Amino acid sequence: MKILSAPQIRQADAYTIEHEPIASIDLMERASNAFVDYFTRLFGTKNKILICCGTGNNGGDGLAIARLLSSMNYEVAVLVVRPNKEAPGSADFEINYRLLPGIIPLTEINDNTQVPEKFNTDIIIDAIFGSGLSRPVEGLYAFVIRAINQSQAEVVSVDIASGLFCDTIAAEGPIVTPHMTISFQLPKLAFLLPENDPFVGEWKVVDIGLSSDFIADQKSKSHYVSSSDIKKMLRRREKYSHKGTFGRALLIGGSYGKIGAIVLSSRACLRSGAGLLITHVPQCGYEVLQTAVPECMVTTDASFEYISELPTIQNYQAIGIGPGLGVQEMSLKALRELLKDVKNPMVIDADAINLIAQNDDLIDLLPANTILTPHPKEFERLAGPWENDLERLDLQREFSKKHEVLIVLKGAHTSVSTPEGRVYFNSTGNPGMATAGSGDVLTGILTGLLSRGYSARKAAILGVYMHGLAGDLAAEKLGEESLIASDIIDYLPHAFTSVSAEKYLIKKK
Ligand SMILES: NC(=O)C1=CN([C@@H]2O[C@H](COP(=O)(O)OP(=O)(O)OC[C@H]3O[C@@H](n4cnc5c(N)ncnc54)[C@H](O)[C@@H]3O)[C@@H](O)[C@H]2O)[C@@H](O)CC1
Ligand SMILES: [K+]
Repeated sequence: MKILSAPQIRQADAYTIEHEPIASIDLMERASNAFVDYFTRLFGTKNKILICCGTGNNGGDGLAIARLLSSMNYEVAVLVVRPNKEAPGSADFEINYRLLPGIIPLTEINDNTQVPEKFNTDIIIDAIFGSGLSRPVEGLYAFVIRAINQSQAEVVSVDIASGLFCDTIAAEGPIVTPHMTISFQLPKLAFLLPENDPFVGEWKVVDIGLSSDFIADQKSKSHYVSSSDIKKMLRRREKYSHKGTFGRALLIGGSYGKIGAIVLSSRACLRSGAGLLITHVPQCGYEVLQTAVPECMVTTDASFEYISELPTIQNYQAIGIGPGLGVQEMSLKALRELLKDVKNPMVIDADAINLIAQNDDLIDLLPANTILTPHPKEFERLAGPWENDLERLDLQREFSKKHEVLIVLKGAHTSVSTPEGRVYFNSTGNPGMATAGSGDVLTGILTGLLSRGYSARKAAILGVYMHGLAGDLAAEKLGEESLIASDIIDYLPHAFTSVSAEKYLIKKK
């Protein structure tokens, strides 16, 4: 799914109106119906609803939503915020204003003194500003937004919280802090920037039938990975294959007290389709690995406690290094040797990233299309500090372009940046996955997928998605609180089968 900018969204609206063709008032009705359809699945008719409307098209949606909900026996009241009494609203706002049934209580606010401290109702639908916001909110609008935020009601924003810009971090001035945003057609970049979280809440995108041809033609540097994208990517395991065809993977890592990390990576790698896995560990890890992961072969380092040398690296389709590695001088030496020699697709994680951050010469040794999987602190060590999430995103894009690598920046909506400067935001995962070892599991998955012959870009997007989906399936059964990294591995098979089952069902039709 592409993420379009506010001007592109406006153009998509206009293109759809002209080419479908559909009257703009009918498109507004379609959008409002899509909102109501989802809203009514969540909230019953017992709730008292206040719909706060501006006088643009977002407010027009609000009025249409009021009419639709009222016809379904919801108790709704409408509040129109109009600082200038004489100023007309947008054409479609005015049409919906005239269509508002008399039974719906309607209040118009023109002055700060008319704004209560807070609104007393069960639910507030926020339809003051949408994608047309062009400057930070002030004056009367600011008073109303404060009153919305003061209220005890559940707040649901139409399209985007009023006061929040679609394409950037939160501006100065008050912004609605909704529990939920029901947004039209495509996710907005603002939803994916962690510091905007209070101004987004849970969010859901509903289809309003904007032109798919127009959207397909738009250039966008940011994408949101949906399950249908993943279905297209996932490959069937060929019938005439043996463990050699599926790729040989090599994992390097572990140190005294951190062998668990490489155990987790190894198990996840095998669960992600690698045909053959060799894991190279310091001697202290030998028995642990052989016992915990009987399916993998183990080679041991000359050192008992740390990785100090390279195993043979030829004949592997993928190499993953880093989990549990430590930052010893001897491990640095082994990493440098690896980077000098390596021709294979690679995943670099954890302490291997820290070593690269501490030793500038290593960055230039990274082969093109290497996947690095930092969490934000590791990325900061690698690329330097940032002021806000938007700057961080630019930094990530630039780093990928400059060094021709993929950065998998871990967090809610993990973002994958590519050497072309594109960013793919993940749509799976939950807070329960913020737990020790979760990253080691991801490294194993990515290495496994690379060894299966997926390109670095596909492996990164698919691997991050599957990791999150396995975590979601695990959390469904076990809850987020108790989730541990091993659970993610245990649910990986369910994640793969759930996607491929749907995929092949579709193919059969
Ligand atoms: N036909 C269409 O174009 C469709 C539009 N839709 C709705 O329309 C919304 C966009 O509507 P609009 O473009 O009319 O814009 P908004 O309704 O978001 O804002 C209305 C107007 O307020 C003014 N404004 C911006 N920032 C302000 C500020 N800080 N203080 C005071 N005034 C400010 C601008 O002139 C803006 O056009 C979408 O978010 C969506 O809800 C949907 O109905 C789908 C179809
Ligand atoms: K809104």
